[in-house]
Amino acid sequence: MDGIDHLADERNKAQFDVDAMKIVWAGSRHAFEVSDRISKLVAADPGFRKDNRPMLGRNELFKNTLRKAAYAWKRIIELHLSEEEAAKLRFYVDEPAYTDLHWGMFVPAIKGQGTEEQQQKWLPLAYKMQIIGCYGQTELGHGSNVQGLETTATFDPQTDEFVIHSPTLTSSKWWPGGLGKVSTHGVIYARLITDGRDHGVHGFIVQLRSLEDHSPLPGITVGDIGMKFGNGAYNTMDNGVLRFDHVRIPRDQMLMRVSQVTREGKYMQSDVPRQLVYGTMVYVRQTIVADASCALSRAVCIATRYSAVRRQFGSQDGGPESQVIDYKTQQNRLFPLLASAYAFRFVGEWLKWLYTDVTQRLQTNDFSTLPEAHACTAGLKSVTTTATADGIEECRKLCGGHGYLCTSGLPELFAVYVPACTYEGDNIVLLLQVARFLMKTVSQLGSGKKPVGTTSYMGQIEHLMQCRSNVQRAEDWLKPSAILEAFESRAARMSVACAQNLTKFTNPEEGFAELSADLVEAAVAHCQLIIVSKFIEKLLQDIPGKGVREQLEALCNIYALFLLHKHQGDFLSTGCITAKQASLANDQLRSLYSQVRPNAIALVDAFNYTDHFLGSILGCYDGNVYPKLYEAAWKDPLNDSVVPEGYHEYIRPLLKQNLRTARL
Ligand SMILES: CCCCC/C=C\C/C=C\C/C=C\C/C=C\C/C=C\C=C\C(=O)SCCNC(=O)CCNC(=O)[C@H](O)C(C)(C)COP(=O)(O)OP(=O)(O)OC[C@H]1O[C@@H](n2cnc3c(N)ncnc32)[C@H](O)[C@@H]1OP(=O)(O)O
Ligand SMILES: Cc1cc2nc3c(=O)[nH]c(=O)nc-3n(C[C@H](O)[C@H](O)[C@H](O)COP(=O)(O)OP(=O)(O)OC[C@H]3O[C@@H](n4cnc5c(N)ncnc54)[C@H](O)[C@@H]3O)c2cc1C
Repeated sequence: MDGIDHLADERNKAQFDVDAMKIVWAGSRHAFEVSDRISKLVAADPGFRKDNRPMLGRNELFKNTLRKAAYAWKRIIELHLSEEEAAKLRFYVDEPAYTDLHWGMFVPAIKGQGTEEQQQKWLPLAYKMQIIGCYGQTELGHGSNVQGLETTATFDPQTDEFVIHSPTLTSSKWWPGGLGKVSTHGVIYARLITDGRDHGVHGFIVQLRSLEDHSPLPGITVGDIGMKFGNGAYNTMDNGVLRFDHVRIPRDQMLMRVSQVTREGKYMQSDVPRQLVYGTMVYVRQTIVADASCALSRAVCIATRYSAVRRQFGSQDGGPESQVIDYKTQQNRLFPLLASAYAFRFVGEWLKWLYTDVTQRLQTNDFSTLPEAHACTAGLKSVTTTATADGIEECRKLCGGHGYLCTSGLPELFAVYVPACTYEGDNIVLLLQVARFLMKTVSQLGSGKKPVGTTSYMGQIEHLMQCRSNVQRAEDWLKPSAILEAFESRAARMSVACAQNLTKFTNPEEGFAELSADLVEAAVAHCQLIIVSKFIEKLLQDIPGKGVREQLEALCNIYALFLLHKHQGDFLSTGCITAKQASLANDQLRSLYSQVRPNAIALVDAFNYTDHFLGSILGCYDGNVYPKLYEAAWKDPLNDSVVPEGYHEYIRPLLKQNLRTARL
C-alpha cells in the first residue's frame, strides 16, 4: 500500500537463514520450489479471488466454487501440471469443493479397494474427470459405528446384479462431500447380502446422476443437507443426502480386492484382512495430520505478525507503546502454537513415510504393520486436529477485537477447520481405538513378544515404571534424553495403570467402557510422545543453514516443555517428575520464549505463505495493518449507501415516535 515493510526491523533481528528454513518446512528443495511457484501463480490470478466469500449467499457461493473448480481444472490442463503440482494448485486455491472428495477419497478408495481390473476401468475416467466421485459412507443414523450402517447391497443371482437399497430413514446417506449437487458416482458403503446372509459392510461403485443431463438416475433421491457452521466457510461444499430405492448395479461394481462375490453368488474372502475396507480412512487421516500443520501455521503466521504490529500500554516519555508480542503472556500463548505447527509438520512427514511403508508391505501381503498404522493415523489425526482447532481460536483471541473481523481471516479458517475434529472419525472414538491398541500391547508384554515401532519404548517397561527424572537445573530440561524419559514413563505408566484397572472387571468390554475417560488420556499421552520423539529424531538429521538447527531445537524444547507444563498433573501423579522439576521446566520454557522472540517473524515467514493464501489483513507480509483495515471497512456492502436501506421503514418512524413521547 505504502510500499514500506513495517515488519522490516523484526525481519532484521532474525538469527538464522530464513531461506534454508523454508526448505526444511517444505520438506525438500523440490517441494519448496513447486509450492512457491504454484502459490504465486494462484495469488496472481484474479480467477482465484476469495476475499468476497463471507458476503455471498449460499447459491452464489456455491456457483462461484463450481466456477473456480472448473477454472482450476482448465489451468491444470493448459499448464500441463503434474499430479503434485495440480494438488498444490487445489490447495492454494483454498476453497473446499467437491474436488477434495473426488481426488482425496473417491480415487484412493478405488485404488486401495479395487482389483487391477476395476482400477483399469474406473481410474482413467476419474483422472480425466469424465466421472466425478464422492465417498458415501456415513448415514443419518450412523457415522462412527461403521458396522452399524444400514444400507443394503443384496446380490441377485438371476441378473448378476446388486440391489442397493435404503431400508429406513436412518439409512439415508448423510454428509458425503460433493454428493449433494455434483457427484456423478460414489463409492457407497453398504451391507453385502448374499443368499440371505449378511457379510458386513463393503464398498460399491454406484452411478448416481446421468452423464447426459445430471439428473438423478431412477431410484435415487439426492440433495444437499443444508447450511453449515460459519458464513461462507465450508458452505462451498455440497455435503449431501442420498436414498436408494432398489437401485441395480452390475456385480463387478463391488470393490473386490478384499472379498469377492462370484457369478454364482458365493462370498469369498482373500487373505487380505477385512479392515482394508477402512483403508481409505487411514490414508485420509494421514493427510489430515499434514493439513493440521498447514492450518495451524497459517493462524500462527497471522497472530505473530499482528502481535508485532499491535502496540498497547508501556509508552515511556511519549515514545511508542509496547508491541504486544513482548508480553510474556502473549508469548506463552503464541510460541507453543508456533512450536506445535513445526512439530505437526515433522510428525506429518514421518506419518507419510509410515503410510507409504505399510502400503508397500500390503502389496506383498505383509499385513504386520497395519495395526500400528491404524493406531498412529487415528491417534495423531485426533491429537493434531484438536490442538489445531483450539489453536486457531486462540490465535483469534491473540489478535484482540480485530481477530473477530472476517478480514482477519481467522473466523473463516476456524469454521472451515473445526469439523476436522469430527470428520474422518470423531476424535474421541479414534483415541479409544489407540487405547485398545495400547491395552493389547501392555497385555502382551509378559509374553516375550517385543513391542515394536512407536510402542518399542514399552520394551523397557521395568525401567519406565520406576525411573525418576534426574533433572536438577532448568537447563537439564534441554537434554532430549531427559524429555524422552519423562514422556515415555508418563505414557507407559498411564497405560499400565489402565491395564491394571481393567483387570478388576470380569467383563473386559464393561471395564473398557467404564474406564474410557482414563483410556483416552493414556492414548493422548502416547500420541504426544510420538510427536515429541519425531521432532527429536528430525533434529538428528543433517539440517543445513545458519542457525536453523538452533531455532528448531528451541521450538522442539518449547513444544515438549509446554506439554509437560500443561499436563503436569499426569507427570506428577504418575511420579515421573517432582514438583520442583515441573517448576524448573517452566523456568526453562520462559527462557526459551526469550530465545525465540527475535526470530518469531522470520519463523513464520519460513512458511512462505502468500498474502492471497493467508487471506488476512492482520497477517499481511508488510504489516501495514491499519490503513488496510480502514480501507476494507468501506468496501463492506453496508457502506454502499450512507443512509442504510430500511431507514425510512424502521429507523425514522422510531425516532419520530420517540420525539412525540418526549414532548408528552
Ligand atoms: C476457506 C478456507 C480454507 C482453509 C482450509 C484450511 C485447512 C483445511 C485443512 C484440512 C482439510 C483436509 C482434509 C479434508 C478432508 C476431508 C474432509 C471431508 C471428508 C470427510 C470424510 C469422512 O468423514 S468419511 C467417513 C469417516 N468415518 C469414520 O472415520 C468412521 C469412524 N469409525 C471407524 O473408523 C470404525 O467404525 C471404528 C474403527 C471406530 C470401529 O470399527 P469396528 O469395525 O467396529 O472396529 P473394532 O473396534 O471392532 O475393531 C476391529 C478391528 O479392526 C481394527 N481397525 C479398525 N479400524 C481400522 C482401520 N482403519 N485400519 C486397520 N484396522 C482397523 C481395530 O483395531 C480392531 O483390531 P483388533 O481386532 O486387532 O483389535
Ligand atoms: C464437514 C464434514 C464432512 C464430512 N464428509 C463426509 C464424507 O465425505 N463422507 C462420509 O461418509 N462422511 C462424512 N462426514 C461424516 C463424518 O465422518 C462423521 O460425522 C464422523 O465420522 C462422526 O460420526 P457421527 O457423526 O456419527 O458422530 P457420533 O458417533 O454420533 O458422535 C456423537 C458423540 O458421541 C460420541 N461417541 C460416539 N461413539 C462413542 C463411543 N463408542 N464411545 C464414546 N463416545 C462415543 C462422540 O465422541 C461424539 O461426542 C463428514 C462430516 C463432516 C462434519
